[in-house]
Amino acid sequence: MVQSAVLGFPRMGVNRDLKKATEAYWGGKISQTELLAEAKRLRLAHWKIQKDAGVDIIPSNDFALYDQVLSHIQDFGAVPERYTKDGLDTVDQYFAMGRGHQKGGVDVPSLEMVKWFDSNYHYVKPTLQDGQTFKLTATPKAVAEFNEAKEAGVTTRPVLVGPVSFLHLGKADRGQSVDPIDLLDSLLPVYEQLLTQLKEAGAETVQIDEPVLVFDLPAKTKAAFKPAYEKFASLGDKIPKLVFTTYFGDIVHNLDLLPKDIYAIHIDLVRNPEQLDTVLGALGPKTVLSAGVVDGRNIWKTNLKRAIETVESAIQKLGKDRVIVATSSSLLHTPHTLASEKKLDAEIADWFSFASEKVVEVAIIAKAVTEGPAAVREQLEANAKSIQARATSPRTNDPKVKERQSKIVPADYNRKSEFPVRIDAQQKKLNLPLFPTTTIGSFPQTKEIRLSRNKLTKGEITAQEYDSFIEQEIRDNVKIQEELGIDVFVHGEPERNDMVQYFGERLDGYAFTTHAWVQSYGSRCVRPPIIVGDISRPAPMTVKESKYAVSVSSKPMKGMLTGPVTCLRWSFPRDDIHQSVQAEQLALALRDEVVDLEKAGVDVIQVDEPALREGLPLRSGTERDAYLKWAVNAFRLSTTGVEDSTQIHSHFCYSEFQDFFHAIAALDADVLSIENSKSDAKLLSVFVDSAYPRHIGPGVYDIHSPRVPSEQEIKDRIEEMLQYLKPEQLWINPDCGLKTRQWKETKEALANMIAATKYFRAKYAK
Ligand SMILES: CN1c2c(nc(N)[nH]c2=O)NC[C@@H]1CNc1ccc(C(=O)N[C@@H](CCC(=O)N[C@@H](CCC(=O)N[C@@H](CCC(=O)O)C(=O)O)C(=O)O)C(=O)O)cc1
Ligand SMILES: N[C@@H](CCS)C(=O)O
Ligand SMILES: [Zn+2]
Repeated sequence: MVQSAVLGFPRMGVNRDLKKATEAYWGGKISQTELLAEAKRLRLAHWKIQKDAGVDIIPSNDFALYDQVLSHIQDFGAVPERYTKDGLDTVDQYFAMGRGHQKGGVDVPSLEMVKWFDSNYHYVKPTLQDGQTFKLTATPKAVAEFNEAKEAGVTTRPVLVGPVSFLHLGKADRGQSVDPIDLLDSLLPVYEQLLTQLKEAGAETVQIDEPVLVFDLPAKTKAAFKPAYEKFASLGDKIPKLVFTTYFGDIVHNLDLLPKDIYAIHIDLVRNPEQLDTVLGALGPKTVLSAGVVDGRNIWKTNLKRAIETVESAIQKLGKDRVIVATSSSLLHTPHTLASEKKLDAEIADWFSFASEKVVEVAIIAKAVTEGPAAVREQLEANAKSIQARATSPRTNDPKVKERQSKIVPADYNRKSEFPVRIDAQQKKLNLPLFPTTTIGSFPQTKEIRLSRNKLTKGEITAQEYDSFIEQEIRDNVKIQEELGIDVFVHGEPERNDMVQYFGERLDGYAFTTHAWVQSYGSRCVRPPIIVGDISRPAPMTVKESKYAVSVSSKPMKGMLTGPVTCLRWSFPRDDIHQSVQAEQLALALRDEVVDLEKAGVDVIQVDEPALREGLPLRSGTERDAYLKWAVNAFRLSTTGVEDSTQIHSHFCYSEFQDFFHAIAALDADVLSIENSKSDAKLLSVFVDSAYPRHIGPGVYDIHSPRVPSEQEIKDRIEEMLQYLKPEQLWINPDCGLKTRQWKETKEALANMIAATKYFRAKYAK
């Protein structure tokens, strides 16, 4: 019998229930007991969905109140001392690491959060000390959740992040020099204990995630697999059978690192179907293959016929008992259920499958290959019909868009002049002081703003009423910036529900949803719009608000757009045409918007590309070069239609920019703002080494946490930056937009930022 397996289920709940509960807990509106009860309710509900769908292998410990890696940090006793010293209880300590804590005399910033592989999900980085020791908590979450499911009548397969991935994805704490992978020997006993406890609790198998295997790994990390998995093999029946799980890439380049005596290997056959034969050839004589054929990263209905063919080819080689049908990765990256989408056009909705539908697909495929296609004939016929309908639908094709793409010429990728000429023209117009201050675009998205937008959607207020509300917000934002003394203003993006969804809703070729939320980090969710066809701009998207902001502002006003690559990556992209084609279509639409903003008197335009880095193929090599070429071209195509005197900014919010620095430089943006406050300032040396000529604003404070940075902290940060950057290139700004913050802390933080800037202005004026 071929079993079906799910690698992880989204945890937010059908109505973002977990988000609401955690935020209510943080706001003091519900107790910890109530929060934990809600979390349990969600876990039980999600196991039931999978059980009812007929899934054989259902995951546990895929749940987390904030982030699954953070849960491991806590359970392994790898909590830095700054979070333990104040005696916070376990739950508050956990949240303190995730989002910082500034209450009751405790003041501690969060741990660093970075992108999970090439997804839009963020994980908390294990942050390790020299001489780090590990100690398994008395009540490991994996064991507790296994028992909880068992009590509910579901025997699950617990999910653990494997030891090599846990360490490889970690880093040394600030001021520490440990190479995390050197800690393997200290960490393995914790895994041994945990796996033993899981076995004692009744777990037959454990999904042990080692996704770092898809990277090009340093020799030391590679060398860690053997001792780790030999150790586990030596434990024999004392621990559950292990499913060594990889996803988001192929593992062909690391086949020699696969554990020899492992029970099963999981591979992602959606992302890299071509790896199947090679991996089959490399499996041990008894090893089971878990074939990831249902996409955990996108929302398209699975082509069941094709998936069945793939699984059949594995069965031919291994036999039915050595193949598992699975999702390609955790379904964390997909929305909860299509059933909530009441407003989607029926033709298009028939093309989609969200998490609750994907678990059914996995079960159908397993049944088809176990019992034969006749057992699921009806489902296969319906599936074939909708796959065919999408493939032939005129709604995916716009000849006018294709014609415009065919007319792009090389000059369309270049500004009129080089940077030195441009910056002179810009400075004449903008007249900015040394160390210009700005913010990244969004100001707090208050409850009032969200409610007002909600009323507009429900028809409880008119579009005109909504527009006047937004204008009032913009006027308030301008006033606040005037009072603070900021140099380049923003309108604050109050009209935007999200920096990608907002554009998706205004572009042809997109479908958008009402409930299809996906966790981005912690309690924060996004509703990625879906690219269903060729993209074009039927009308200006941001000009009205920016033009209004210019009209009420005493200082230069930055127009704010989301770049083509970020629009693409944070949407659910099409899987029927190459992403470069979709990016180019987005770029042409944005180019028109940039030119329209310029015509409307907006002299500074920021085109955000925070997703440029996460789109980088996970392995170096030709694929990366090809990606960077089309991604950089898309940005340039969207920004180069303006005059020299219009200043183009771009923004990146993550810190690991060194490995694609040349691409950032190739964007030819006049000013870059980059998230940097939680990283070592010496990373900025890449700007020095390459004699980067243009302007840069490395973030001076973290925006993910409500914590207010002191003036002194910001001064220290600027001082560090000035060791690497020339005063005349340095801009002062936060790490990223302020939409998730409250006004009180925003004003205090920005006031400290301005005070720190004034200090340096005075210092350098001498
Ligand atoms: C910069 N980041 C972004 C990423 N991806 C994006 N697509 N967008 C991003 O901005 N990836 C990397 C980072 C991740 N960071 C964030 C930061 C903040 C959020 C966030 O705040 N998400 C919001 C949802 C935003 C949204 O769509 N809001 C809508 C709907 C608001 C809503 O919930 N309305 C209520 C009714 C009103 C109420 O009671 O409050 C409802 O519908 O029930 C809007 O403003 O209209 C979040 O709340 O999680 C995400 C990623
Ligand atoms: N302009 C956006 C960028 C976020 S990455 C904002 O400020 O929220
Ligand atoms: Zn950002």
